[in-house]
Amino acid sequence: MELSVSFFAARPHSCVLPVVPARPDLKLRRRPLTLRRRSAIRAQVSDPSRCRETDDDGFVLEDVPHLTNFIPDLPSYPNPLHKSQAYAIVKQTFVSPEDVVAEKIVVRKDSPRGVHFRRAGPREKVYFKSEEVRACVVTCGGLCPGINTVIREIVCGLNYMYGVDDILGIEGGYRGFYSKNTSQLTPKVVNDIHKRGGTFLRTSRGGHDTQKIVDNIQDRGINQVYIIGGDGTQKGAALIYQEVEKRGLQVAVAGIPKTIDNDIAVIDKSFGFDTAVEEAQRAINAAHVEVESVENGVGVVKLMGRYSGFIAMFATLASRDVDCCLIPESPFYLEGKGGLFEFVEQRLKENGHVVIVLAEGAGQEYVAQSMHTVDGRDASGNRLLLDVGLWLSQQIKDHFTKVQKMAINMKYIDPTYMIRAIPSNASDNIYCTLLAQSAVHGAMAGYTGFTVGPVNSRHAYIPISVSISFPALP
Ligand SMILES: Nc1ncnc2c1ncn2[C@@H]1O[C@H](COP(=O)(O)OP(=O)(O)O)[C@@H](O)[C@H]1O
Ligand SMILES: O=P(O)(O)OC[C@H]1O[C@](O)(COP(=O)(O)O)[C@@H](O)[C@@H]1O
Ligand SMILES: [Mg+2]
Repeated sequence: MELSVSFFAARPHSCVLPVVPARPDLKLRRRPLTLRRRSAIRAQVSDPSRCRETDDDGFVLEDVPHLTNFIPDLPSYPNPLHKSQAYAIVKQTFVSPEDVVAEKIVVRKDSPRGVHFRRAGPREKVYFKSEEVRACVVTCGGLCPGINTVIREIVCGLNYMYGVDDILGIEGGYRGFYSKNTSQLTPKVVNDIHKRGGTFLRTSRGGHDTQKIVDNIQDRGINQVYIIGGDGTQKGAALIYQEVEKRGLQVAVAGIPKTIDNDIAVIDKSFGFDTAVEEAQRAINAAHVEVESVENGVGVVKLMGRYSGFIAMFATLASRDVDCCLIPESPFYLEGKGGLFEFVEQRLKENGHVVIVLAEGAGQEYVAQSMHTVDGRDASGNRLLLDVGLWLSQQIKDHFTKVQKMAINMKYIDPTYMIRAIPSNASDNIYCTLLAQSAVHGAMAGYTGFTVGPVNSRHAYIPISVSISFPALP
């Protein structure tokens, strides 16, 4: 998902601080193209999970690794979907190996054709016999609506489409590989889990130990690993894939990107994001109702987004009740001309109330300064954020009572965990199902070291290393 707005007004007549959450990472990967057509090269970029082919018309294929890259004699088999009744009526069941998805759909007539990814979906040939598959599913990192749907559909997809019945649930994130027992997942066990929030398999931060995890994969005879998680999880998945390749194991590693923050590169958006934006409306609406019912009402709503303001900005755009949106990508200041205090005062004079939405990662430097706190980290190494919502509410209150001598009615709402903990809505359920099925088709077809996701609305296989190329986090 790319935001191209450089300045936006949340509702008519309101001045909103600039918003420039560009994703510059996408631009860096194109190189000058001098190769002749038909002399496509397979280039290994910095890490082995990344192979690109380049043609002289500027066609670039960001390919995903295949098990046959390091196990050349691996036998293949006809896809069992050949015999599936459900697919019998479909004109074209299988995706052609030539099908690719363009990263950019808006291009100039004479510009190079640009970066492409393999189209996701079932292939004619598979590289696993169904009865020999032993798959596992793990969920890591923070919660997000839809995780249970993805788990359910991996299990049901493997079972119903490919006849796989040996699927293990890894409990409690990466550390579950080596410190917990596994559970057996069947369509019956996961039948109803999509109706619940959270993760049926439980999750954790920290605890990624590549050697121990791959030892465990090997010891348990697992040959397909489905890893549901955010940017940190996918970095861990890339290391697992590399180790599997180093050991020459026939193990397909598939990542399914999960993050409510939407900070995964290339894909249109992450699952659960729509649900989160929808749920955020309820908090914004409550703030609006509260502040318009009192004199000089100031509503502050804090939404999730560690380093990206996607939820805050989309909830703002959808709501139309928000006067100002603050996000980490765009610095703001409080005092003086053009500052937030001046803007709040102006809106109170004009309209009698004001609603501010802010992403939790915004203004962290100010909060740290005023609280004199040390930099804390969670078990995964993510910076622990300070409560910018509480801090901002206090700053506004102090400014108006002490400096402006003006009484205001402050209503601060922090719905963050409530938003993250709900089940996914209808459109996210469909999206999660497609992601899970794409991952299953990819792993059965022998692809590995890949993540799945929609690129310009078409599901594609993306090298894990590319999906984690979102700008480095502080
Ligand atoms: N750079 C990394 N290399 C290997 N594993 C990582 C890395 N960053 C995070 N992880 C692991 O991924 C898991 C989830 O990471 P975290 O950042 O908490 O959540 P998310 O994946 O949602 O971003 C944790 O178990 C953590 O140890
Ligand atoms: O669950 P925790 O450890 O309190 O972490 C909260 C953080 O998790 C998130 O919801 C999502 O982060 P991840 O996707 O990286 O797991 C952030 O928006 C938020 O800052
Ligand atoms: Mg993360």
